[in-house]
Amino acid sequence: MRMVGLTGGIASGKSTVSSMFKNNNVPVVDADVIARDALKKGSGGYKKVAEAFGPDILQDDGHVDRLKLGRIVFSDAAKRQLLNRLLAPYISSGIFLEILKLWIKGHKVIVLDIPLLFEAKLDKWTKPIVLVWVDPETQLRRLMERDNSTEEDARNRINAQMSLDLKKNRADIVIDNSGSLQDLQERFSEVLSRVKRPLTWTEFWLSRDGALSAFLGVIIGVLVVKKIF
Ligand SMILES: CC(C)(COP(=O)(O)OP(=O)(O)OC[C@H]1O[C@@H](n2cnc3c(N)ncnc32)[C@H](O)[C@@H]1O)[C@@H](O)C(=O)NCCC(=O)NCCS
Ligand SMILES: Nc1ncnc2c1ncn2[C@@H]1O[C@H](COP(=O)(O)OP(=O)(O)OP(=O)(O)O)[C@@H](O)[C@H]1O
Repeated sequence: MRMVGLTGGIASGKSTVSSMFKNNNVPVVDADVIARDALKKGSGGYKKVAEAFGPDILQDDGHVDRLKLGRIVFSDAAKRQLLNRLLAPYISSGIFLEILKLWIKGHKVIVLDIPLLFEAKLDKWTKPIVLVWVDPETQLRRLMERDNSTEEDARNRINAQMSLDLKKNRADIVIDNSGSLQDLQERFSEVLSRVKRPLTWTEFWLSRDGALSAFLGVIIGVLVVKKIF
């Protein structure tokens, strides 16, 4: 199985690109969705976070006030690291479970949409790594427009992540999303054909069909050897 890493910065366009993959029948594991589940009221992650950050980050109905928690962690590196540490086991096991489900279904190529792919050192599990890059001014403008946020909040969120230029040096494929949606669609078509290239032998053996072939091969081999000797 080929596990394509999809990453970028906040509001660089990962979700837009991930929708394009889904529209082309390539399944996507979305780490943001898994992280949201990990903070749902009553979950293991919720209990840990509520205990560590106190009742101030909860709404009256007991759910986490994501805006409030966001303001705290995106302006304080130590608190952000604490939140990351508390949620990391739930996020990684959630990602692993989603990969397993897709493996069982026999998918050959899947995309892992993980904003913090490099920061969380998950890049070693994905190849190729696709980075959605955008110029800093466009990133800030799109983030403020999408989230209706102040410049200060938006800058805090951007600065909480590794810079997009550093990530660029570590990616295999860079999509420059500073232009129009039409430009993005055109660049995406090239990337899709690259991502859908035939599997390498290693990727094949890691797929469900490859593993089954290897297993059957061993059984047949043992039977043949038994018959000969
Ligand atoms: C702080 C929280 C509650 C804010 O929630 P909010 O709904 O405002 O934002 P949302 O979850 O949609 O995230 C938006 C984007 O913020 C960025 N982001 C999220 N968490 C982090 C983080 N810990 N460090 C840096 N950037 C982050 C990502 O680019 C993400 O796509 C939430 O982001 C969270 O629980 N973060 C910790 C979990 C995590 O690491 N998520 C990223 C998955 S790899
Ligand atoms: N090429 C583009 N032209 C204009 N707007 C765009 C383009 N690409 C993305 N956008 C818009 O920019 C915003 C951010 O894009 P998107 O939500 O895909 O980013 P993201 O990287 O998934 O963000 P996050 O890290 O917060 O999950 C959205 O409002 C989206 O509609």
